Amino acid sequence: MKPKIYIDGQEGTTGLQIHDRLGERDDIELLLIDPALRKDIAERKKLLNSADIVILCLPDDAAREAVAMIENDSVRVIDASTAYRTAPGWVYGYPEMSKSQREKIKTAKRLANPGCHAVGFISLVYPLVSLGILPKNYPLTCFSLTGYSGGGKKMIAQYEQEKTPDLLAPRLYGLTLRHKHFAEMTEVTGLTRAPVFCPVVDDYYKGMATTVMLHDDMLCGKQTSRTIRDELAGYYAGQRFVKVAPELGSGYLNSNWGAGTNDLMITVSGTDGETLLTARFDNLGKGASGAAVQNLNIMLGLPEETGLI
Ligand SMILES: NC(=O)C1=CN([C@@H]2O[C@H](COP(=O)(O)OP(=O)(O)OC[C@H]3O[C@@H](n4cnc5c(N)ncnc54)[C@H](OP(=O)(O)O)[C@@H]3O)[C@@H](O)[C@H]2O)C=CC1
Ligand SMILES: CC(=O)N[C@@H](CCC(=O)OP(=O)(O)O)C(=O)O
Repeated sequence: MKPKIYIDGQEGTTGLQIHDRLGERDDIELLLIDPALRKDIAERKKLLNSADIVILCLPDDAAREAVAMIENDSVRVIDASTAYRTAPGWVYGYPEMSKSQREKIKTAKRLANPGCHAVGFISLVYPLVSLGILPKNYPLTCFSLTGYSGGGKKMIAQYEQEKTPDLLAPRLYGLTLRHKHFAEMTEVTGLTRAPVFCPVVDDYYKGMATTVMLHDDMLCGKQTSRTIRDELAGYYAGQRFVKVAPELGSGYLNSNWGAGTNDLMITVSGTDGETLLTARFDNLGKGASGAAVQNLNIMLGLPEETGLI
């Protein structure tokens, strides 16, 4: 029998993209809600309890409400929201992080799909901490560029319909320095000193570039941009979706690299004594829907690239 999958929030930006990625597949059965009833509690509850795996693509409160509606103990959950990313009992859905993380994802009953900025940050910082190169108390700073689709339907409408002059240039936000990804960025990497993080949204649809800058003499061992590049390349060797550029960065790094794919590209740049690390990927791909489909595949025991480009 084919596994039954239900997407709650199918009409949203993330939900639609997951639906597009799953809609053509004949190895799963998609349970579809009557569009007129998509916010009807009884109908949602019925579907949430009839699926093998439900994928929640909802605002945080609605995601919590959906989880509370699940009474069938065999239902497994992938949540795309921020609600459960650091919650006990939930597995963080970034398989490339470590071998043991991929194993945990295989059997997860409750899986939190990572936040988009957080994926970029964790892909750079987690390996360096785990390899003993980056001290856990390093005073990290990070900035992250994103297309406006990261803000969901509301922000897409703002950028595509309002077109006011302030929307035509990059905008810094999260100025309290407690962006909603701050908790997972700190906790998942095991940092003892929290990063200073500032996201920037700009007038293009999708794509991210998340950057961390390092002083090499504050790292463990004798490090240069080249040794850091080589260590990261070794860490991610053999991964289908996470890659490290073979050469040090030069020229320009465009933040819409890889748009439309589930790929994430790390570029290491630098000069004597200083290193710049940048992760580029699609906020709707590896930053949301692509990652959810990859996690779904792993949970179902399928090749993780099934249905993904
Ligand atoms: N966009 C992105 O790049 C990323 C988004 N996420 C997360 O994924 C989740 C979804 O985000 P996104 O797709 O961007 O958001 P959208 O606003 O585009 O979509 C959310 C959808 O949920 C629907 N919805 C809201 N409340 C309910 C409810 N009570 N019952 C049923 N449906 C409901 C909305 O309905 P309506 O259409 O009527 O508004 C909308 O269709 C969020 O938690 C977001 O933070 C995670 C990573 C990246
Ligand atoms: C441009 C923009 O507003 N982007 C969103 C990030 C989208 C996202 O990743 O949201 P989740 O935490 O729910 O996964 C933001 O920074 O809040």
